[in-house]
Formats: sequence, structure tokens, C-alpha cells
Amino acid sequence: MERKDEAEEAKSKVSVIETWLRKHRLLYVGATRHPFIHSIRDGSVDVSSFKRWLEQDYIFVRAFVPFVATVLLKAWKESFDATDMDVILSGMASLNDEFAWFNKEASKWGVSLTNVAPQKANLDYCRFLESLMSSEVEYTVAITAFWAIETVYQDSFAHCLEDGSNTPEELRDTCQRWGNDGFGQYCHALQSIAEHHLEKASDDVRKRTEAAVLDVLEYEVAFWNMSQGDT
Ligand SMILES: Cc1ncc(CNC=O)c(N)n1
Repeated sequence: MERKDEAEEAKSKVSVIETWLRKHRLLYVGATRHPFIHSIRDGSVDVSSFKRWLEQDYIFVRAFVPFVATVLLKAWKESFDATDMDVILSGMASLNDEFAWFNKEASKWGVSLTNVAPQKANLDYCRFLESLMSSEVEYTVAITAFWAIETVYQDSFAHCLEDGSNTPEELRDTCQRWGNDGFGQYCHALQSIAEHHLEKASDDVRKRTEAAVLDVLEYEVAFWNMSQGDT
């Protein structure tokens, strides 16, 4: 009888990440339902905003790859579950495709990806990524930040593909890149890994991980703002 109660309790227990998403709902919604995303979804998006986002995001992804490499390194050193590395490596493989995609997309829109000056919000975000690359930053913090970064894009762009959206044909490729079901499953896999490590983490590591997730959400909002020329 007692065992059953424990099982029931375990079933209804809210995960660490779910608790944070509830607690910081407004910020999460701000990062995933930004006016730039709404403008893509309703078809009113300004071409110059989209081009600015594309140029700046390419610079961001160049910095994101070495960050993911350090997450992989930490997984190898600190996790005893081999599937962590498999999932992270699949993320790196898709980043390889992403560079080819950026080049294709840039030529489609007539933008040049070389010699683009990073804007302040982008530099700030890249500097934050670099701080997470330090070997002092625990794997739990890094993998959870990684999950948050990927999930903001997944959730945002999947919203532009939902029924009832009016996303222009020429932007569907972009939305598909991060909004497709496979990318959604990959984000869930990252979430399970992060959650698993958070369950075992000390209060101190948990606190610092929560702070890193909030930082990610704030940097993402600033990043979208930049595309709209707000900074
Ligand atoms: C600013 C930002 N955040 C998240 C992503 C998605 N991850 C890799 O592509 C991205 N491309 N850019």
C-alpha cells in the first residue's frame, strides 16, 4: 500500500524544468512569442527585419558551435550515460547542415554573410556563451542552458507552422528548420537529459542553472528585438 502511494506521488511530481517554466512563464512567453515571431506567423514581417535576423543569427551560430563542443566534452567527462553524447552529437551534426542552409538562404535573400558587424545584443549573447564554455561551469548548467537555447527556437518557429498561421511561403523553410517534429523530439531528448542531471544536482548547482536559463531567455528576447531594429 505504501509503495503504491510512493508510485502515485512520483507520477504527479512536477519536474524541475516544468517548475521553472511555470515560475517564469511571462519571460518564457516573451522569448517564444516575440512580436518578430508574431509578424512571421501573421505574414506582416518586414523583409529588412528578416534579413537582419538572418545575418546576425549566422554570427551567433558560429559561436554556438564551440559552445556545443564544450557541452560534448563535459558530457564525456561527467556523464555516465552514453546517450547524452549521442544526442549532443546529433545536435552538432545538424549545426553542420545549418551552415549550408544559412548560405543557401543568404543567397536567396541577397544578403552577404561575410563582413557583417555583430550588433550589441548579439555580442552580449556570444559573450555569455563564452562564459558557459569555461571548464568551471558544471555540465548540468551547460546542458540545461543548451536545452533552453534550442527550445526557444523550436517553440517559436513551430508556432509559425501551426494551423491557422499565415506564414509566407518564402519563410516556411526557416520555420521548418527549427519548427519541425524531429527538432522537437531532439529538444525533448535534451530536456530529459537536463532534468536527469538536475534531479541529482546540489541546491547550489540548481540555483545557478535556473539563473543561466533566465539569462538565456533574456538574451533571446534581446536578440529578437535586435532583428526589429529596436537596439
Ligand atoms: C539566437 C539563437 N538562439 C537559438 C538558436 C537555435 N540553435 C541553433 O541554431 C539560434 N540559431 N539562434
